[in-house]
Amino acid sequence: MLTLDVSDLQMHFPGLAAPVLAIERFHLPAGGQLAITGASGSGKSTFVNAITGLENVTHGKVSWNGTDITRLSSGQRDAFRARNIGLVMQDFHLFPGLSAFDNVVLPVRLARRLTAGERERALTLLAATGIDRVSQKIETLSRGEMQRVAVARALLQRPGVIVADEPTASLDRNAGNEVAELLLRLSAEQGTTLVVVTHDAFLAERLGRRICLASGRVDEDSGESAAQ
Ligand SMILES: Nc1ncnc2c1ncn2[C@@H]1O[C@H](COP(=O)(O)OP(=O)(O)OP(=O)(O)O)[C@@H](O)[C@H]1O
Repeated sequence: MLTLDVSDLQMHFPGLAAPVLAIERFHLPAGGQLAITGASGSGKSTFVNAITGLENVTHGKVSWNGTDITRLSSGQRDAFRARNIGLVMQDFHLFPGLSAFDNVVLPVRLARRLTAGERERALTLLAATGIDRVSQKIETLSRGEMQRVAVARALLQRPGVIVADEPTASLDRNAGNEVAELLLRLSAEQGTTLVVVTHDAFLAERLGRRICLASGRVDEDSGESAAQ
């Protein structure tokens, strides 16, 4: 599990006078569960892209367990993310033509040979997410099942943090609730820090702490966290 420390973070984009994100100080303890809410355009995705290193940070520090990822080269940042951060995105980012199982293990297989332990863990995670037909082609699964496969994939390498950007937004209420439950249960079981951008009140209320962004600033912070 990883601790997040952000200080003096600013994100500027060309052509915009004001920073899209300006966060002076933010701390999330290891194992904390955070919901990020806020109106459209308030900076939620920009915040997620900054803390995962998907976007280059123009100013300030983003540290995970003391490693300031803004000081890493883009290759080092990609390696850090692959090792430590499990990502779950709104539109799944799964590969058609591959089975559910092959999608879960793909990130490992792209880097090296899959170990027997990882094969076993992939099957265990798919079972935990309720996917029985692991050889079924991903495009023939329901949307809820696809997102559950994405959750299994995010957890395969025991990341210290899971970052999910609107993981339930493109699902109907039942499928969304199942994915929300799964993210909460599996990250709690494994002590994984969890950061979720969501408009889904059901999901936000279940997380230990909620922040609301407005114009790139933390406007409200419930300040509570299960791990604090
Ligand atoms: N690459 C970019 N270049 C210029 N402006 C950008 C860029 N990326 C984001 N922005 C601007 O930054 C602001 C915050 O965008 P962001 O996507 O973080 O908002 P959000 O809260 O995630 O919105 P939504 O809920 O609609 O997804 C918006 O005004 C957006 O237009």
